[in-house]
Amino acid sequence: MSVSDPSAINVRPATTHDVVKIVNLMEPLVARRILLGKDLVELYGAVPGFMVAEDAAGKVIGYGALHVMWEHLGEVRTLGVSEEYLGKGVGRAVLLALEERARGLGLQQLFCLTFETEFFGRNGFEEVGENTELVAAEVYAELLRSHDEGIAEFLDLARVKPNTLGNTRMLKRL
Ligand SMILES: CC(=O)SCCNC(=O)CCNC(=O)[C@H](O)C(C)(C)COP(=O)(O)OP(=O)(O)OC[C@H]1O[C@@H](n2cnc3c(N)ncnc32)[C@H](O)[C@@H]1OP(=O)(O)O
Repeated sequence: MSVSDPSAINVRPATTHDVVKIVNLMEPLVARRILLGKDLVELYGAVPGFMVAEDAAGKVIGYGALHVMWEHLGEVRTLGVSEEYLGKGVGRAVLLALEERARGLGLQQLFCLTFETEFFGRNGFEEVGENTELVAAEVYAELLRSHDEGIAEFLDLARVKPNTLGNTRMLKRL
């Protein structure tokens, strides 16, 4: 299918009923360690930040989540597209929807940690170097208090290094 006709796909906020569909789509990517596996309880908790793309028949074919980290800072997490729809603009459509939501929430910067540097690069994200200070020292100290694995990855803490090996840290100014 081509989505050169944008009306063919619909991007909408996720509901709890999408979680199992998202898990099924994530499964092969988690097995290949492209996406980080998440417990169901974590995914249900993240539903308010998830957007999904569905095809003309209402089948979920793409998904992605926004996580707010600080006043102006958020992260794109768990972005994926069903294999048969890759390269048809679905990922970009979900990302644009997440960015719109991020702006609406007052965010000015979006972080992501990814192997897909070309995709994110084409969508305005820039690589950030290993030792780049992404937040002020006092914000860093507050973020350190979080139990969230994604925040630990953002802070590049040693305990999560095995999860993030080979991934690139990227940032977009909204
Ligand atoms: C922060 C994180 O979540 S990191 C994890 C990222 N996810 C993964 O690594 C999981 C595996 N990868 C994927 O699921 C996908 O490859 C994604 C999510 C990265 C990208 O999704 P896709 O739907 O394939 O991307 P999308 O089609 O929007 O863009 C790729 C290219 O498709 C092409 N394309 C083809 N048809 C179209 C169309 N009709 N409209 C727009 N682009 C199109 C474009 O050339 C586009 O390249 P461009 O940006 O130079 O224009």
